[in-house]
Amino acid sequence: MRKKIVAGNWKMNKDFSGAESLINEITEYLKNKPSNCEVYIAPPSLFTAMAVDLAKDSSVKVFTQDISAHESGAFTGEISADMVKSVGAEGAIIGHSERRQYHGETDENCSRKVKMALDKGLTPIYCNGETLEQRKAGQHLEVVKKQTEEALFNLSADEIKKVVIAYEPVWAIGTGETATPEQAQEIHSHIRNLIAEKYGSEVADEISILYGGSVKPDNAKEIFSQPDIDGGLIGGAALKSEDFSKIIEAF
Ligand SMILES: O=C[C@H](O)COP(=O)(O)O
Repeated sequence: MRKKIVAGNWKMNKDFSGAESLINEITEYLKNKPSNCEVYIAPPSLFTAMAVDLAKDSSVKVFTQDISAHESGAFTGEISADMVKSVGAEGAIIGHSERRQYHGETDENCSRKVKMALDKGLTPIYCNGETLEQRKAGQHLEVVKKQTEEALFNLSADEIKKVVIAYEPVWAIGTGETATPEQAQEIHSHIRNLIAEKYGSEVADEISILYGGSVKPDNAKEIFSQPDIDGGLIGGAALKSEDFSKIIEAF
């Protein structure tokens, strides 16, 4: 049975005390109202250790927003999978479209990062999704196929089962424009079919595929009710505990 997940990607938001307050609010909420899904948060990496510490008595799992493809060494500004693991975090988001757009992340690089995460015992949340131009040109299925195959299909069946995939159409991120539940479901089922063709349906059925792109308290339930949508990767609405908790309650 695959996991239901609500994950918050804080992106480059919050200072130390803002991060502290938000984590405390989320853990307090979950103490009073246990969730029907897994709850992950990905604060800026500077706050990872603090987040792990504050969340230690709760069900919240802490992720980073990226890791290096390299093990260690002269890579200024990077954080390694070992570092992430050593502070007690659960995993890392990999290949978010903002990292593809602004930091030159490629499928090939993502593939190395996903493998690195798995080798170090971290859970990768691998993001894919098409741009508006690609959707308008009818290329969305092909784009997501390539992103999925190139970053993940070098993995063994046992490895890919440990990956969480997040489909995030770039045109829906932070724009207030959400993919319709049907549009999202089409891609989620496409991704699951691709995995089933390569690894078999038993493996494909075990992989959680999240939707990301303007998920809000008022649309989460409908999106999450689609058969191949196993939760959400939430940006803006993860920055307010009231909104984030309402999204958690959508399960
Ligand atoms: O990682 C999260 C996604 O980029 C979605 O962001 P958003 O909920 O602000 O649209």
